[in-house]
Amino acid sequence: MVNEKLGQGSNLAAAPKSEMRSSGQGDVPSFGTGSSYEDDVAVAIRAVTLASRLCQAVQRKLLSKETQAKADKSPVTVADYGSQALVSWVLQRESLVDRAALRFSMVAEEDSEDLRTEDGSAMLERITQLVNETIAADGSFGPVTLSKDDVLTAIDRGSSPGGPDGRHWVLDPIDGTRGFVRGDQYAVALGLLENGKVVAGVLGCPNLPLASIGPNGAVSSDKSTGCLFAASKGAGTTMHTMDGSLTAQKVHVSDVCDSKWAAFCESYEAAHSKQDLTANIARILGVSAPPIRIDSQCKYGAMARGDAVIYLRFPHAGYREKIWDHAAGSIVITEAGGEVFDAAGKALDFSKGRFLDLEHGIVATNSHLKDAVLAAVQTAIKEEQNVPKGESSSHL
Ligand SMILES: Nc1ncnc2c1ncn2[C@@H]1O[C@H](COP(=O)(O)O)[C@@H](O)[C@H]1OP(=O)(O)O
Ligand SMILES: [Mg+2]
Ligand SMILES: [Mg+2]
Ligand SMILES: [Mg+2]
Repeated sequence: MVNEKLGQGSNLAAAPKSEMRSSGQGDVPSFGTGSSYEDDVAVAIRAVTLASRLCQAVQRKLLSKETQAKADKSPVTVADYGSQALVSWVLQRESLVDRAALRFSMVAEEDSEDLRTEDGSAMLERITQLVNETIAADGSFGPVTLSKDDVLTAIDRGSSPGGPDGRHWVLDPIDGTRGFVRGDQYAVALGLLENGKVVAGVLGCPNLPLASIGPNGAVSSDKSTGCLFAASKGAGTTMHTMDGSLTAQKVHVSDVCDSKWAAFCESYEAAHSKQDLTANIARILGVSAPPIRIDSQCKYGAMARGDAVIYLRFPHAGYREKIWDHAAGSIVITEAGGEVFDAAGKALDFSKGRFLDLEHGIVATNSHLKDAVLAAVQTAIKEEQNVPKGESSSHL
């Protein structure tokens, strides 16, 4: 029954029960994969689960005054800061490896600068209250109360520059802020880098349906939501229910070999990706299904269980990709048997600091389709470059 429910329309295979325990409220989750990152994944699941609960509480009663404009005009909510504070606090407290070596390092999206101003003080008050309410509701951390200073310090622990050496946690406290504000998909995305490579990742997707959202899953009557994906090097990718109610399952990317049957996914926000270009790539590949448009790294999670077969992300010129937007998602895909690469076919390089250094765009698919998708991407880019300014490449 349990497996039937989680498996509906998805590429899920039951993992041996002895290998996994779910992350129920108050539990210390055990991943039990035997991988060398087992403890890191367990701490990351604990941190992401707690932060996701805070986000869920805020999204339920999202008030317009809880949104403020940042310099880049993207909406930032108390949940972004609260989520970052909680993840940072849990990691710092529980990550015994980093604590023992006194080398805790985190590369995270937000910083506390705006909260330290007079205008930010009411928001800081609200964040501190939310953080403390979330810790208290969990019940497993004992009687702890964070001060406003503790919250600011926790947020600012994410200011590491990252780089090619050592261990760095990589956090997007809410990925897909626009989806979050709209009441749609968002993710709490936490990766772990070791010497420039992603070795573990956890994606909390509180609004993602447990049933497939792919073309074949759209008719599912199961409306339950809340998934958490966990992956670590050599140990595969697992999907858990956010509330820990069902046994976790191993997931695998789709094994579709013919691109004409391959559904693709892309950003919900048209401004985030060149949808003319992605439509042309799909046309070249003979894909007939309309794109699945969802916000955030939930796309990577959905793909890891086979909802979509190709992910195309081609931001407009001048946009620089950050490592926290792909670290957790990319290992969730690669450990599920997929591939993530840029328009030159190169694997993503997380060793260059806070930004990804890549050749125009990010693509994910299964290993059967990699060559065909890469060829289509390169053809579509060439066509785009030959289109006179002002005309759309999809008209070719
Ligand atoms: N102009 C932009 N182009 C591409 N991606 C963007 C842009 N602005 C923000 N993003 C980031 O892209 C991701 C959303 O991707 P998607 O469009 O696939 O949902 C988020 O990480 C979002 O940041 P944030 O974490 O602040 O939401
Ligand atoms: Mg942002
Ligand atoms: Mg993001
Ligand atoms: Mg974010």
